[in-house]
Amino acid sequence: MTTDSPAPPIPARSWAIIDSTLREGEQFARGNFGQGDKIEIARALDAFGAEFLEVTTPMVSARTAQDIRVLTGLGLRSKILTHVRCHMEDVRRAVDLGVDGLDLLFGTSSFLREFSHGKSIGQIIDTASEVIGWIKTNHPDLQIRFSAEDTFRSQEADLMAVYRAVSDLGVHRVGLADTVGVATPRQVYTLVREVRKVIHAECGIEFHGHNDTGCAVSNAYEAIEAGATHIDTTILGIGERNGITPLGGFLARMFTFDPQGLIDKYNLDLLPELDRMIARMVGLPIPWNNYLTGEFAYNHKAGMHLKAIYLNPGAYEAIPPGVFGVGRRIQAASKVTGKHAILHKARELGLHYGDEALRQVTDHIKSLAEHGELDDAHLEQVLREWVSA
Ligand SMILES: CC(=O)SCCNC(=O)CCNC(=O)[C@H](O)C(C)(C)COP(=O)(O)OP(=O)(O)OC[C@H]1O[C@@H](n2cnc3c(N)ncnc32)[C@H](O)[C@@H]1OP(=O)(O)O
Ligand SMILES: O=C(O)CCC(=O)C(=O)O
Ligand SMILES: [Mg+2]
Repeated sequence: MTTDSPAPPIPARSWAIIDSTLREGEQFARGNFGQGDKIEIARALDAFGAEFLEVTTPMVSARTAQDIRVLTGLGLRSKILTHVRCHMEDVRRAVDLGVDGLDLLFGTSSFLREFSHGKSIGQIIDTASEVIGWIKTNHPDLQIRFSAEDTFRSQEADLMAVYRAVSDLGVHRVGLADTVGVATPRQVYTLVREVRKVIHAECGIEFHGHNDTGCAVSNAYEAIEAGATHIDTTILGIGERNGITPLGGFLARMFTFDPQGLIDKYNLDLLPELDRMIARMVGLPIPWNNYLTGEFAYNHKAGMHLKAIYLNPGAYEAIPPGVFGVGRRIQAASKVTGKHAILHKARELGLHYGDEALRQVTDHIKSLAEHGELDDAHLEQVLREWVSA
């Protein structure tokens, strides 16, 4: 792509985030949130502007059910959905907790049909009819989503039969879940297009992607390109195994298509706080290379980069860091620096060199930095000594 051929417009209003930090995130190795944590997470995501929060099933425990009640009583703008098996017992337990909707799931792959619940596709459809019919009759205000767990290892004919059936039953959304993170972007694109053909026109499409093969963000993007309306994320991507589409990574991806749309929808500068909050709660650092908020996500070092960055940061940054509340770091005194960076640093100190002196001091700094960068004080000392030498 060149600057002459801009990225295809994907308006931010065409999709919504279902943040599952309070559900998928509880399945992360270190995700053990107490009620206070849950309230803090829910409030922070609400302040950020997440459209939906997915919370764990009340089937986990009486305590979890009580936590859901507390969350739904907070009066947040974010809609609260609870993630439950497509099973009457789970649904009956979930409907009285004040949630806005139920995210139903049923595994459709042969793996899950054989080793998880043991049901045939016909039985899945029959159960879905009973469960969805009951919700629609008894709780017509609740949003209903039906997801075929392990979608991308399921037979396409089975999937189409299930999605068509639940769409005919009037679900608001169907879910495609890359449960083991095996789907490729092209597969996601193709399947979302196929599913669109068998569901009713107002039915949304949700994508849930694990990151086992490193495609969680690209798969979420492809889902949207193909017409998906909802993307599951978690803060820092926490979830089962190595997690799912991270909120920050997904927003970074989508920002490049419709920056103003994202700025209008979300309080993007709260992202660092969200990442720090979850890092604190799970007792792990934010990864150094994390999208947008990693320690080095906006670190610039090589001379060729620095020359251009001083003139226009956009030369080496896809997304302006300030929008997401982070700053950039210029690392000017390393062995890969160049004369433009040194000139800039010298000017900041009010020092001036001719061309020859600039070349010499630059080479001197590069050689001093052969085994590690100079810190600011050392750089200043060298620059001052050189000018008076
Ligand atoms: C890919 C995902 O992330 S899916 C979401 C995963 N989330 C969870 O598991 C939520 C937390 N889970 C729990 O607290 C427990 O597993 C519970 C309360 C849901 C169930 O606990 P238990 O009854 O002790 O069963 P256990 O967890 O050992 O086994 C899973 C059960 O779910 C059943 N099951 C799996 N999928 C479905 C489904 N879509 N509909 C109905 N039952 C299902 C299995 O058949 C099995 O029940 P069985 O022993 O009667 O065969
Ligand atoms: O309900 C869904 O769509 C997703 C469930 C899940 O976490 C998964 O399949 O990985
Ligand atoms: Mg998952």
